Amino acid sequence: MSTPLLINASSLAQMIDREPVVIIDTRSAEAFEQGHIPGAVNIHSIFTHLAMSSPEGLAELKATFAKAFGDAGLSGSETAVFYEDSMDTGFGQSCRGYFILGYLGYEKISILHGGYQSWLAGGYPINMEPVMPAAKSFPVKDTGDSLMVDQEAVLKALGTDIVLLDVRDVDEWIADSSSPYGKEFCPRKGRLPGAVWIEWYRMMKPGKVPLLKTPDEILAECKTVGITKDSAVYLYCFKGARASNTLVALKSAGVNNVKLYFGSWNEWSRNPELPIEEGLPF
Ligand SMILES: O=S(=O)([O-])[S-]
Repeated sequence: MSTPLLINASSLAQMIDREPVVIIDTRSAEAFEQGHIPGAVNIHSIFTHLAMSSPEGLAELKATFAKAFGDAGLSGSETAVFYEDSMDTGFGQSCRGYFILGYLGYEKISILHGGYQSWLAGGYPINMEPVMPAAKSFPVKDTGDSLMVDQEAVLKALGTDIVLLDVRDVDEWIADSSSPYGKEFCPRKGRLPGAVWIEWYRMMKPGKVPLLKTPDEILAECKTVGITKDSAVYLYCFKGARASNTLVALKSAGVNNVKLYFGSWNEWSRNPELPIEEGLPF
């Protein structure tokens, strides 16, 4: 049976009793210490690690996370389940975990839909115990390499039928801010030439426990910028977290030809030779 992309809290509770699972909490260490899903391992660097898409940058990304995931107890036979606080408060960090692990060629990966808030809302137990997993040897494969696009691939995609989808917050899209870390964090503000925009929040329904929209609702959002199930899409944000959230949303809706420019604006904006669109997009 293939591993579901998204699972709810009740399915996760049953899965824990039934099969080997490594639950990975992507929140901050402080949040983790205040309470977490029993047995979960905390890897917040899934969210904070900044990666360049040069061969050296990608090799470093692979080595860093092969170690982190091996230390967390992943050997290939366990299902990895990522969670963040809620789908729209952690900048897509659980989805970034899904993307990085998939990039390393791991196959059995799910995301807790609704995150920690859905676990709490379901009344499931939490604890505050530190977790000491037995380290395993993590199997890196190259089968996930095709999920990633680098700077060269994005450059080649400019002006083609490949849709460059920017999912950053509106202040970044309109070139008022260069990043979520501060307006001047990156040297340039703007957009990839020809990019279209769906702010990442639009893929979710607000509520007590925000969830991704239904596949038809997501396809309706996609239609507003010309994306269909057949489109080839390259996603970007600032460093690949929000774009991972949108990647998961698009995959859940059957838009499967989707790749992620993981270096994103943090990389692109630092090379003055790369073209950008500046100013307001209207
Ligand atoms: O979501 S992000 O990676 O751009 S900070």
